[in-house]
Amino acid sequence: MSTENPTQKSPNIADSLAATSAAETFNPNYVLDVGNNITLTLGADTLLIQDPKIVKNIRFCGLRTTESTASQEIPFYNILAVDASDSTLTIKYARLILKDDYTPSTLQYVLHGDAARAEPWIERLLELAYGDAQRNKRLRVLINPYGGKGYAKDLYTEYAAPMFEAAGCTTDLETTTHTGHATEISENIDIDAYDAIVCCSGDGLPYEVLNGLAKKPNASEALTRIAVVMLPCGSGNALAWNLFGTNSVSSVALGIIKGLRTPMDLTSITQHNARTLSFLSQSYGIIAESDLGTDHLRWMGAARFTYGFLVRLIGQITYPCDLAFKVEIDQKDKIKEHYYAYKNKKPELRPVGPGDQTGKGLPSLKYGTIDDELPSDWEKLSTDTLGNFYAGNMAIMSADINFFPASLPNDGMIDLVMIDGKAGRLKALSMMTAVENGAHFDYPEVVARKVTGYRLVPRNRDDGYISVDGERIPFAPFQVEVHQGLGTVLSKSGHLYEAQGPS
Ligand SMILES: Nc1ncnc2c1ncn2[C@@H]1O[C@H](COP(=O)(O)OP(=O)(O)OP(=O)(O)O)[C@@H](O)[C@H]1O
Repeated sequence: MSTENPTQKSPNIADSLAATSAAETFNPNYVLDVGNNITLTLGADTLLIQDPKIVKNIRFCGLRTTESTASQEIPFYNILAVDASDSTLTIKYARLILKDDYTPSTLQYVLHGDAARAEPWIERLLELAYGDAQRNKRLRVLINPYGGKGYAKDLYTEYAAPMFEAAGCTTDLETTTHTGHATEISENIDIDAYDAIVCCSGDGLPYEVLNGLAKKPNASEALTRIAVVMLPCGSGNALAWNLFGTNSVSSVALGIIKGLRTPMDLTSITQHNARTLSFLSQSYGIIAESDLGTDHLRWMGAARFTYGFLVRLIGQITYPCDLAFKVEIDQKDKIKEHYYAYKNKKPELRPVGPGDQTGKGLPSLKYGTIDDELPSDWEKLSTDTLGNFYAGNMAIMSADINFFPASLPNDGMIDLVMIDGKAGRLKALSMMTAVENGAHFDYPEVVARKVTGYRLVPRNRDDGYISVDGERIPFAPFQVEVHQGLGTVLSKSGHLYEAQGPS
């Protein structure tokens, strides 16, 4: 008996059954007979429910009724929880309701006879559903009530909380009350008590959380043990786009439930006497100005960035500065080779626990700070015509902006892109449209490098904008150093960002 009336008859069910080998078809670990001619089979990638019961499907606004069997296929990725108690088998899964939106659903069957016979089948299904992902994650959920359009709490309650509950995740919820609150919470968090911190916000809260963990005396251990993730409730939501390839809250919630513990590079920024961690980007020039310098145009919505960009582009504004880099790769074909060699390697997931980081603080700075002498092997460059300096630790900067297609989560390098401010307006506009799929990378005007450290010293200006992870930092020289795999995130692939790689 099923308490639900599944209407999604899959046309591929026969194919999927055929993909299950004959040996498996008769193996009770693969096929569970739940009576009433209903069988549950573990297929190649899906749970196949064969149920001959006829159900009516109403389509086309109630104008047409069709009939089909209640058979359906559920991808293993969508299975949230399975258990048997009191002779009832319960399967909870994420049901696709729209293009990329899910809702938790439950199927129940009576187990006739010996219910214990279902146990190996259940364990096998859970193994297939979770693979290397940690089950029943313990989540510390932080909600920024002012993130994005201010609906973070509603988005969490409606689209994420029911999924976490269905998957048996525990949640400990807190709403941030002021700027810096997420830093305080993370600095004081008990790292044994949680597996991940979930920021219901834009990219501002993850930045605070990472910097809060970095303040702990055992910062490296904390950043290794606790994964930092986001439920997309802001406007850019780069962390969600890169790790799960979507901006849908329920889809990201499913991604977190099934997320693989992935080591991710973080960078230290030193400026004056301060050291902070950055996970996303640093920018100077047109991108920083178009974002941070257009705050007074917030009424325009997303168009303010484009407007700010065009105004500066037409003015051909340039940003003089002195730069120095610890270059690792500076040719585009070599960068692509590096990307594909990494892509083809076996993913190295981060195990649960502290690994060899027990008690360790932040790594020391091997290149020193902005106040130290430049290391002698750094490449130096002084420019009066820079238009855009952009450093990316992740590929996607916001929806449809795959700015760093060759960025990799754990290669110990940050991707730099520089574009001359005199490259020409038409060229710059055409690059802007190519950025969606990362095709701008191949423009000769785009200078790309992978580096492990760099220094930027603005010149000939008293004030301006420097952006770190979308937040403004003082207009002053700064130095950046990459720490390979210092942070931990949950990701869909466990290996790559969800972006199209370089062509
Ligand atoms: N209760 C609060 N009151 C005021 N500011 C807050 C509060 N809670 C968090 N903040 C601050 O809000 C800032 C922005 O947060 P967040 O990134 O979540 O939203 P956003 O700016 O709307 O998103 P996006 O960066 O995508 O535009 C963070 O720097 C954080 O310090």
